[in-house]
Amino acid sequence: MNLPLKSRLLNDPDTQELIQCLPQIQTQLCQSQQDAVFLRKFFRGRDIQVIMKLYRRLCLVTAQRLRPVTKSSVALAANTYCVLRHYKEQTEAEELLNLLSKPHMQALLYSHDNIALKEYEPDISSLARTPDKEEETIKLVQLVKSNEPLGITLQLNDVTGGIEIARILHGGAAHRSGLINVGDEVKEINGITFHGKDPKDMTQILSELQGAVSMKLGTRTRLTKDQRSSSTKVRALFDYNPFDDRMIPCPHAGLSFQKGDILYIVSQEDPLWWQAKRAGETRAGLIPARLLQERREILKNAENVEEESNRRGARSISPCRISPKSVRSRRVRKMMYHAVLNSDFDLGEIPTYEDVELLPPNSIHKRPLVLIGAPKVGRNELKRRLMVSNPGHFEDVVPFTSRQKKATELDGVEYHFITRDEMESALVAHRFIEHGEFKGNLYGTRKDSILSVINSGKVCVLTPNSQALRFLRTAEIKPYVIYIKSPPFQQIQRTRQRHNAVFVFEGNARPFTSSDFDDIVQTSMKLEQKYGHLFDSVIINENLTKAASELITIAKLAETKSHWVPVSWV
Ligand SMILES: Nc1ncnc2c1ncn2[C@@H]1O[C@H](COP(=O)(O)OP(=O)(O)OP(=O)(O)O)[C@@H](O)[C@H]1O
Repeated sequence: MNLPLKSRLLNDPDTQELIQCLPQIQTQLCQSQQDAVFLRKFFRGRDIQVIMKLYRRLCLVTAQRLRPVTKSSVALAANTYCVLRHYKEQTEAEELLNLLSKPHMQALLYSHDNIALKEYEPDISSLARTPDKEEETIKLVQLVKSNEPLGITLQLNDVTGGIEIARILHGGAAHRSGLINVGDEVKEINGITFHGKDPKDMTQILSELQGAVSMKLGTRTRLTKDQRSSSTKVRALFDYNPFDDRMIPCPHAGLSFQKGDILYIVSQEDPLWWQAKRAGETRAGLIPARLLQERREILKNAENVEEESNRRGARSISPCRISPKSVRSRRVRKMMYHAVLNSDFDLGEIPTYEDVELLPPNSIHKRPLVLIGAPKVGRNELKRRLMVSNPGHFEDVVPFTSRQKKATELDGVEYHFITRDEMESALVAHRFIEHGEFKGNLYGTRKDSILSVINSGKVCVLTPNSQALRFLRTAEIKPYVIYIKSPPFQQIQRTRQRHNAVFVFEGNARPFTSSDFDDIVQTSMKLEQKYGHLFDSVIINENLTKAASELITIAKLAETKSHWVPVSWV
C-alpha cells in the first residue's frame, strides 16, 4: 500500500500481463525491431497504465451498481442550512451548520450532484498531469498585442508548479493566432519567467503588455480537447456583471450582460464557465454556465425563503396595522383576476438562459400582441387606440363568464355567457389561459378564442394578467409580449390628472388618488423584476399620444420582422 505511485502503477496486473505477452505479439505482428521497442515503451508508459487502472476501477464500480440517494444534495444542504439557523443555540445544530458552511463540504456535495446527474466527462488527464520530460516540446510564439487583451486565462498546475493556459477566449488575439492551446505551460513571456509564480500576478503582467509579445510555451504530448464550438444562442434571463462575481477566474475575461440580451455560446468546454459573445462581436468572454447559475439561484432562493418566513413571523406579532376598511378594499381588488403578484407562480423555474432561435415573420400565423402591465397603467386605452389605427386588422378576444346576462348586454359582445358547470368543466380541461372569481361568478379567457383569432388571419391583441404569460408562451400561440411600463410617480400623476383620467371599478368611476399612482408604480417595478426577461418590447406610458404611436410601430415590427423566440417555437 505504501509503494510510490510509479511502482504501484507498474504493478498493475493487467498491464503486466500485456507486457509479458509482448514478445509473442511481436513475432506475429511487428515488422521491425523499432515497432517492438515502441510498443514496449508504450505499454510501460505512465498514461496507458493509468488508463488500465482507471478502467479496472470503473468495472468494479459499475459491477457494484451504486445509486445516489439524491441528485440535489446541494439544494438539500442549503435547505438544511436555512432550517438549522433557527436552532443555532443547540450544539449539534451549530456543529452541522459549521460543517455545511465549509467550502470543502460544499465542493464535495457539488461534485456528488455532478456525478449523480452524470454531468461529467471522463477526463483522466489530471491523473497523468506531469508530461514526461523528454516528451515535452517547447514552442516559441510571437504575437502583436494592441489594446485588446490576449484572451487567455491562467491557472497553476499544482503538480508541476507551472502556470498553464486555462482557457482561450474565442475570437481573442490568442485564439486567432491558432498557435496556443489550453494546457500549454507558459515558460516565459518577453523574458519574464512564469514558473512558480502566482497566476494572478502574471495575469496582471499580461494585461500590461503592449506591442510584440514573445511567448515560450511548453506543450503537452497528450492531446488537449479542442474547444467545442457550438452555435447555441441563448437569451439571458438575469443581469450579470463579472466584476461583482467573486467566483469568476478573471473578471477582465468576463462578459457583462443584461436580462433579455441575446448571447452566442461559443464554448461549453468548461462545465462552470461558458464562453459567449454578442452578435457581430468577434471576441468572447466568460459567463457562468447554466449549471453554475442554477446552483447559485437555488442557494439564493433558499435564503430568500428564509428571509420571507422571518418577515412573516415578524408581521404576525404586530397584527391590525392595517385598518379593517383598507383590508376589505384590497381584498375586493385582488379577487378580480388581475394584479395577483403571487410568488408561488414561478416556483420551480430557475431563470438562467433560454435557448432561442430567430422566428421569421409569417403572414398565416400573425403573432398575438400581449400587453402586460400594472392594473390601470393604461393597457386598455392603448389597445383601443391601436385597434382604431387599423380597423379590421386587429381583434381582441371576448371573455367567458358564468354571471347572468344583463338586459343591456349581448351574448358574444361583452362576454360569452355560459353556465357555471360549463365554465368549471372547461377549467378542469385547462382551456383557460386566465380565470378568476368575482362576487360568486367565474370569468376567464379561453385559449381557443385566441387560436380562432389567429386562424382568422388577424392580429389578436390581449391584455391578460402577467401570470397568464406562462400559458400563453407556447409554440402554438407564439405571443409577442409588450410591457406597458409606468412612468415615475410625478409623471404618472401629472399626465393622468391633466387627462382627467378615471379609475373605473365595477362600473363605478372616480378620480385617481396618490395611493393609486403609488400602487401602479410599485406594481410596475415588481412586474418588470419578475417577468422582464419575457418582454419583447417596452413602452413607457407617459404621454398617451406618443405611447400609442410607439405601440403602432412595435405592432408593425412584430408582424414584419424576425424575432428571437424560444427554440421550440421554430
Ligand atoms: N398616458 C396616459 N395619460 C393620461 N391618461 C391615461 C394614460 N394612459 C391611460 N390613461 C387613462 O387612465 C385610465 C386607466 O387606463 P386603462 O383603463 O387603459 O387602464 P388598464 O391598464 O387597462 O387598467 P385595467 O388593467 O385595470 O383594466 C383611463 O382613464 C385612461 O384613459
